[in-house]
Amino acid sequence: MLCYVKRSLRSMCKYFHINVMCNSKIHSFLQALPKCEHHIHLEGALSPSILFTLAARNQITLPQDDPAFGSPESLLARYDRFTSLDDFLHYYYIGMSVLVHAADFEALAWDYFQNAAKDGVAHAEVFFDPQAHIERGVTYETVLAGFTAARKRAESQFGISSELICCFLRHLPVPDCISTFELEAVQASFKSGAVIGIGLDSSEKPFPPEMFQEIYHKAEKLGLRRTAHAGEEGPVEYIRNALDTLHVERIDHGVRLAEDKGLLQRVAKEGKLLSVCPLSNVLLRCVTAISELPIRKFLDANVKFSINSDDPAYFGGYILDNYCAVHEAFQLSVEEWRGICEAGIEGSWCGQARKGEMLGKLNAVVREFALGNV
Ligand SMILES: Nc1ncnc2[nH]cnc12
Ligand SMILES: [Zn+2]
Repeated sequence: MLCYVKRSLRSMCKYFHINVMCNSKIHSFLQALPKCEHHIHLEGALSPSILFTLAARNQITLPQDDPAFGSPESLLARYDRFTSLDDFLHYYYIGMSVLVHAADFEALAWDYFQNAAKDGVAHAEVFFDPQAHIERGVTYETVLAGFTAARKRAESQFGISSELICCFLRHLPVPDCISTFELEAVQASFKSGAVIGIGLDSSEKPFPPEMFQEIYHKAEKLGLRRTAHAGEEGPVEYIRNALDTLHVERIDHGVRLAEDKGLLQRVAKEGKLLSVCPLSNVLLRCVTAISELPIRKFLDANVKFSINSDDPAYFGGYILDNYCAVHEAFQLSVEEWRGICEAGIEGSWCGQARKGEMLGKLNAVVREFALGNV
């Protein structure tokens, strides 16, 4: 029996080239795996229906000259036709303009965590873009209060552990990034552990990683975790530069790593984790099909990677849809799935005790599957 992954207001199979379906037994197995999500922009979880609700409530006028903003349905239909990362980012930044109050940020994150729970996420390290809110007059404290409330609820209601990663927007001037990093409220969130690390996102080209060395070196001195988007649309050199000049511990996307065999071997040797986002890569035209992604090359070279949703409300799929899409394209074995999940757990920025719990669950799921009980 074939099982099609479906959700309300979006049908997973709307992309004829991403015919996401998988055998129902393997689908249950993938759902049951204790997944760690390392690459999800909370602002990218803003569904068109929540976007329109908040726009009305906060009296935000959406662009009148773009028919895509006529209704949630027309907006969703526009998301099928992204032509590039920048085309997507145009909608992403307009979308988040409806987020004003702490309750809005909480509703957004809560919607994400509800989907994550359905998909079997055990642990999520979630990105947010404070500069995009601060420049609209929304304070960092407001953003953090909303996200923190949702995280606490997700932990108590679903048992999902989570961490926050503050991203800097590479299309903005570097001094702007530095002054945001230095804000008292931002520094306080680092000190208290409310935010555990930093990331680098937005338009990749022509903003190479080395431009942001100062922030990353300050973050390293503070003992913060560090990751950066690299090798999504940008060249493979951006991956090397992020490692060498920003001293990142993870690479977000990194799909172009396979173009440089030496670097591929180095990443494998150093055990650096890539947070890959398959549906995102197809929707943003980085590849034409999931099967083009170097998943098999990563597995063969022992490059560690996790599978993630990136901006689930925009790319038609949450984490389980991405797992299913990878399975459909590569027909991975149970052992390969176990290895991917293990790498995700080991590469997470949570404590050893939590990792131990997740590894225990992982072994139990694999055992139950082998016994035919999943
Ligand atoms: N896929 C992506 N790449 C870069 N910046 C982003 N911000 C949100 N999603 C992004
Ligand atoms: Zn991203």
